[in-house]
Amino acid sequence: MTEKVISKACIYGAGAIGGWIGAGLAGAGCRLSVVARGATLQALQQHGLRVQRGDAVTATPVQASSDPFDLGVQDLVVIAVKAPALLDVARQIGPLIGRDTIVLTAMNGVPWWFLQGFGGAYAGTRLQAVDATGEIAQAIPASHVVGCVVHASCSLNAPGFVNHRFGNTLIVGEPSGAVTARVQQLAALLQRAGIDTVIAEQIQKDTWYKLWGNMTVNPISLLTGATTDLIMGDELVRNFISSVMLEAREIGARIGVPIAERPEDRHAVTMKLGAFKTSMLQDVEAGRAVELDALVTVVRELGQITGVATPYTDALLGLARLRARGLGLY
Ligand SMILES: NC(=O)C1=CN([C@@H]2O[C@H](COP(=O)(O)OP(=O)(O)OC[C@H]3O[C@@H](n4cnc5c(N)ncnc54)[C@H](OP(=O)(O)O)[C@@H]3O)[C@@H](O)[C@H]2O)C=CC1
Ligand SMILES: CC(C)(CO)C(=O)C(=O)O
Repeated sequence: MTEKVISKACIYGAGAIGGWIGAGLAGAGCRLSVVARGATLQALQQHGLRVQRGDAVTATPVQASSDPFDLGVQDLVVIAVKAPALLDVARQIGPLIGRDTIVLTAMNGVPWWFLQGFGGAYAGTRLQAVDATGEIAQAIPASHVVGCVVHASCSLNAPGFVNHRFGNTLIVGEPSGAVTARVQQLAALLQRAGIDTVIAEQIQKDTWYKLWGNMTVNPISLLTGATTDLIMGDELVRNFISSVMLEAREIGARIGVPIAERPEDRHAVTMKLGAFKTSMLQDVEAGRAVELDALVTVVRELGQITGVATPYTDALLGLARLRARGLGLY
């Protein structure tokens, strides 16, 4: 296994997570480039990619462009945009992808490739909620994808200036679950980048488990403006969350991502966050489109595909999308 296999890396979406991963990759010796636009592009060209960890700030010079043609074929492309931006990315990403390019999807929610080569009887099913026309799957074939679950909390001090707050783990894995040479090389690279990296036994399981925790609190925070402590602290809301989670747990069991825990076990993890503003609440406050389809609409769709009734999920989705539409964020 040679290290130079992954030497040219590009971040598509140099926000909080993309910036954090990108700075690590540059530190590990990758030739780093970034597709960015507007204020982020300007900041990257002027100051490099800046990352704050505690009191320490690093600045990494990067090649940044709004046009992927300027950057050319990459060994690794990390997609770290919010889900509603993915279709635009798919339409632009072509010049970065060559025959052997790995595409790492560092995003929350159910990805478009979730059932590609996985899911038993449902394997290969396209999920309309996250790839309505199939354009994303066509532009980024599943054969290039290595999936990823992010366990870290990062925010932006300013465009191109990341604040890495806590958590330092990426779970990565081939959609097929195979431990290939490329996923081992990628994990080794990320480890050298200073990120605790775990190769998943089946990345869809980790994706579903994370979703199980955030598909409820995120839209409820959108509806109520409440932080996680208040959401989990209200017994009636907590019971409602448990009902949604039981639906999702049943769907998971049918597609091959079973969860052994009870909702109460997962609540205990969320409650440890304290008075935390979910990412969706942060998006609302910043006026950014919300990741409702990748977190909730897709669960309703998976319920329909697998024959699981989802009345609680539907109620949550209906209310949340009404609110998000009213705000112009969906
Ligand atoms: N932040 C966190 O702690 C965590 C985030 N996640 C997930 O990671 C993913 C990324 O989140 P996060 O980093 O917080 O998001 P950010 O909003 O901080 O970053 C997204 C970046 O993508 C850029 N972008 C969007 N569309 C394009 C485009 N067409 N061309 C170029 N750049 C584009 C945005 O630029 P612009 O500003 O110009 O729109 C922005 O810089 C999400 O799925 C999120 O849920 C998961 C765990 C933790
Ligand atoms: C709420 C939290 C931290 C975990 O459930 C989350 O995943 C999010 O903010 O998107």
